[in-house]
Amino acid sequence: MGINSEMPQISADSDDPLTRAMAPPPNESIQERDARIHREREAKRVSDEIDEELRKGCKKGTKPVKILLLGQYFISVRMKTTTLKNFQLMNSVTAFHTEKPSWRAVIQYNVVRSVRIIVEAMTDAQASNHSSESVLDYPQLTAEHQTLKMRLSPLVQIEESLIRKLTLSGAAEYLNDGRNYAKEVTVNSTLGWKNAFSRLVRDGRESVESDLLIDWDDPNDPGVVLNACADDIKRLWHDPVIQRLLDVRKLRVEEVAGFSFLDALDRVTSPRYIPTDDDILRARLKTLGVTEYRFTPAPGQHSIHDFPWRVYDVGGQRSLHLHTTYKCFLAAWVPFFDDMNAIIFLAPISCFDQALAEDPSVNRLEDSVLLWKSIVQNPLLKATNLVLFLNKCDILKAKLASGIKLSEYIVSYGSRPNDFESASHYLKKKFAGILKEHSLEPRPFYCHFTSVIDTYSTKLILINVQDTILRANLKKSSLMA
Ligand SMILES: Nc1nc2c(ncn2[C@@H]2O[C@H](COP(=O)(O)OP(=O)(O)OP(=O)(O)O)[C@@H](O)[C@H]2O)c(=O)[nH]1
Ligand SMILES: [Mg+2]
Repeated sequence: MGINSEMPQISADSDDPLTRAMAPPPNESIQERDARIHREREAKRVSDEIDEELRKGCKKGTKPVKILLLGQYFISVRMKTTTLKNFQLMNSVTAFHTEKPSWRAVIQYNVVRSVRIIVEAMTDAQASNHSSESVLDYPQLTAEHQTLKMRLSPLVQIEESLIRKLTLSGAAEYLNDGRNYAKEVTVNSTLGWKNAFSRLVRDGRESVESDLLIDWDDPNDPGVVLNACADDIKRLWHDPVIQRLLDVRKLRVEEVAGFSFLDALDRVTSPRYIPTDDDILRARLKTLGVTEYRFTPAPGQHSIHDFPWRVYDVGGQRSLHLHTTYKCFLAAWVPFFDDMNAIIFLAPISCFDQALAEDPSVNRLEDSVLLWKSIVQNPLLKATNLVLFLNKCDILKAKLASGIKLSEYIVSYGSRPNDFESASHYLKKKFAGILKEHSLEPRPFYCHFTSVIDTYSTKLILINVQDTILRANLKKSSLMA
């Protein structure tokens, strides 16, 4: 199997850990040496056979390799669609780029929704400033804040018009679970919501410059109002009193995905803004139902090509109630997915200090561990390869660096150092232990530390995952017998 040209190359230097790991053990006896050489030859033979099979590529009737993306299903923990986008970016870059106008609209929606959330928090703070019974310690807002709030009111209409467009074809719905700030559009992933935002995609053209797909002269384009309000949004977002208010309300970037765009307002509200790949990965649009993505990697794209793949993203469940245990949930879903070659299980390890918004008594990380255990011990999935992504490492690093202590939330962490290396190692061992203890059949533990919003590192990991799954699959189909 060839090494991808973008992979960092490891030098053959004796200080290099890989070279050291590959070196024969010191004081090896002749019998040990012969046994080692035999093992190495056998491993190479199997590897060459797999390579040969891969070279032959997709023969007629080759069964597709199927991957299911799985993660928690409550509103507050997410990552699946972002992982799917990484697969698309890696394998169908042209089609991915023709969707830019749709993602531009989603990012605009993320920005106006974020402003609405801040404005609603301001309204609550003002009410509490005038009440003696307030539970939260809100900061005092001034007349200037009131003026800013009024100046931003046109954004309410922009949010409504974006929601109308998204929901027009019945491809989306507006969910409200009772908490006002959680109001969020949800698209049905099987329907074409993307068509509502592009002039030419509907004509069936496959590869068109994103610039041509956007109607820059449309006076109703949300970009016009956003550009006019940009300075006021910036003043609001950078105001220390407002930041304190968001702290009091525990509204953080993790809770409101659109907040990350408020740090890039100059760019995302500029008159001819076109999203970058990173913007698209950060764009948040809740999905319901199952999205299937089919691809066959082209030669030269990366080392594995010509095999048909299917990746499935199962969106959040509207009807899932908190008392629904993962056992019941899996009992309903697993029969649809028992023919998957692999499950990529996404666990957000940055969530150790957060509770589920839907049930403040449940720790988010603990919830993820419980779902992992249910998957691991499910008899219908006992032969499925499980690939664990310990995700949101970027947020975990930032949290630990800011002094938030893992041991305060996970008591068993004890007095270990509060740094990323120790924390990630500890959590990996926890998940590995569950696999070992609860798997009905012995299975290899495939695990990666990820930040799926980082396109470059995620691409390298997905290449590795595709390679691992394909090899495991070929081995299983007794190709090597
Ligand atoms: N900082 C950071 N943000 C992430 C990471 N992974 C996902 N996100 C963000 O989390 C938000 C939600 O992710 P999605 O992939 O839409 O979640 P989902 O699992 O599809 O959620 P549902 O559709 O509700 O089932 C997006 O705005 C992502 O950009 C990560 O590793 N780091
Ligand atoms: Mg989704």
